[in-house]
Amino acid sequence: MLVRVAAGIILRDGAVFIALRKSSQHQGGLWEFPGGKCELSEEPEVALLRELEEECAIQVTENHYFKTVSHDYGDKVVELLFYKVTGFTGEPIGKEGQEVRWVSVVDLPDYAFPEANVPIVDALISAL
Ligand SMILES: Nc1nc2c([nH]c(=O)n2[C@H]2C[C@H](O)[C@@H](COP(=O)(O)OP(=O)(O)OP(=O)(O)O)O2)c(=O)[nH]1
Ligand SMILES: [Mg+2]
Repeated sequence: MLVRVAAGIILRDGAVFIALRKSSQHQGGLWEFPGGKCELSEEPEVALLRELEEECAIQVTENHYFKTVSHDYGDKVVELLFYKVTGFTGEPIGKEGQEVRWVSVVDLPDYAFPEANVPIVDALISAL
């Protein structure tokens, strides 16, 4: 099962907005960059905008494609397309009741992310 996912690295003033995946979800209990699965024949960028509205209540006005990571979790293979979100309206919240936090990019290593996120966190830190 290959799942295509769009995720947003929501940035503001050197901080990034992260969310805690619920324990009932795949990779639950780990922090994530908000996002979700692309629907059938849905462009990833369209999925990104839809998911960030659904999960965080923001309207993305500026985003830049960052990197793609493919990862096999054993039970599931994901292709994650990460976008930097540098402009949005509204104030991000955990619209689905998920715990959320603004963290400095430099502090990202203090948070446990799914394995697929490791190269992304590394790249964000290296760019500081
Ligand atoms: N959103 C997101 N998903 C990630 C990240 N890293 C990572 O391995 N994943 C995996 C976990 C899931 O298998 C998949 C994303 O699925 P999801 O649960 O967010 O999908 P969704 O929002 O459409 O949720 P649902 O409708 O299935 O509940 O990608 C990440 O940083 N953000
Ligand atoms: Mg999601």
